[in-house]
Amino acid sequence: MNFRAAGIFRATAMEASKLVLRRAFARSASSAKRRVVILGANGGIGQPLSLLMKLSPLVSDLGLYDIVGTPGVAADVSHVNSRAQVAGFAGEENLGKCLKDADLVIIPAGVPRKPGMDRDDLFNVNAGIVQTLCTAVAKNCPKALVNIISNPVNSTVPIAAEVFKKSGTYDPNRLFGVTTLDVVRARTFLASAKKLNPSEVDLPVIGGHAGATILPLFSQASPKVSLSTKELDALTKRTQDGGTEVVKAKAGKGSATLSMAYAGALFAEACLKGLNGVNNVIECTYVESSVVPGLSFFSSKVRLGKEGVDEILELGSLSDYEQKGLEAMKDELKKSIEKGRKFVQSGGGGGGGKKKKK
Ligand SMILES: NC(=O)c1ccc[n+]([C@@H]2O[C@H](COP(=O)([O-])OP(=O)(O)OC[C@H]3O[C@@H](n4cnc5c(N)ncnc54)[C@H](O)[C@@H]3O)[C@@H](O)[C@H]2O)c1
Ligand SMILES: O=C(O)C[C@H](O)C(=O)O
Repeated sequence: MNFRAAGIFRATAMEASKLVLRRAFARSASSAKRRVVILGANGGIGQPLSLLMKLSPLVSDLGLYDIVGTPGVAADVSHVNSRAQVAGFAGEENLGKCLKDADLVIIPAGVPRKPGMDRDDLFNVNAGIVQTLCTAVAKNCPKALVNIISNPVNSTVPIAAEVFKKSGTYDPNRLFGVTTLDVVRARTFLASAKKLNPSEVDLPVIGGHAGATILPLFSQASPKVSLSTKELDALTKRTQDGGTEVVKAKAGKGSATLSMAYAGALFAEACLKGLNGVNNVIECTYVESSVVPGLSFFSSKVRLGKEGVDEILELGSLSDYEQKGLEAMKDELKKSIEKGRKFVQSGGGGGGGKKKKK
């Protein structure tokens, strides 16, 4: 073998061994034992989300809880021939059992909007539900990562934080508001406007998860796009009103469930990859944050790791349009955070939610 051939052989052997190592790591990361629990598993989001988590190779145990109907959902989903073992738990007396040993708890429990309502109109019912469920999380699986889907997310995440503080278990790195649907929508709408492949488009969406607090950063989109002010305005508004678009189309039968289950599964898998030690897992999510002074919770790009939040990334440069959007959301977001905090600090509601017949 001449020197050149020997060099190529060495380089090829090194690449091959790196590939073997990467594959072995990916195998061990996906074969790690991970228990995922869904609270509200019988709902419009809960059912398809249960199916998607059952299909995930990252999940070894799936616990499904709701106040009613979960044995049926669990029996149904359990017949899918994938790795996760499924068990259903119904009724408050079984909540603790369901949560035991959870690595990740996903909470889509609570009432959805009807046409004409804001997300904040759900506060009175959902605040108590989230408080009750997080109290049980603190007691039964205080180290689990918690993904909050229940609206109004801008307030329910601060509610969860206060509940965990009260019980002495709060770790800001383990609590997340799920804002992935805003990112999913912004990608889809931009791809459709610019005739791009939706699965190849990415951009951050920052702020919170309600109206003007949802701020897509089209200036940071990949691939780079050039948008007229009219296009930018239309895309921003459509992303901010995406939830309302679905609520109107469903005409009284609830809000986004299927796209939300997809977005919830994407975010849950990102959390599991982080826990499993996969490098550079980055998602936008609403967490305790100091990236924007005065807003103690904020959604922006976060690197996920073995303990939850590994690093909250800088916002990067914003266009003048986006800077104005950021200023415009501040008052509303601040009030929603305070409302959530005060709910728990002043004694909360303690509501468990009404039983729903299915
Ligand atoms: N974060 C987001 O992007 C996003 C997107 C869509 C919907 N949502 C919110 O998700 C929530 C659920 O929406 P949905 O369409 O699935 O509603 P749904 O009414 O279809 O389902 C909610 C489920 O929660 C259950 N539930 C009520 N109280 C409970 C309790 N104490 N413990 C356990 N389960 C309980 C109900 O029995 C029901 O099965 C709503 O608040 C909605 O606004 C958030
Ligand atoms: O709009 C809603 O009420 C549900 C959810 O927050 C959404 O964005 O679809």
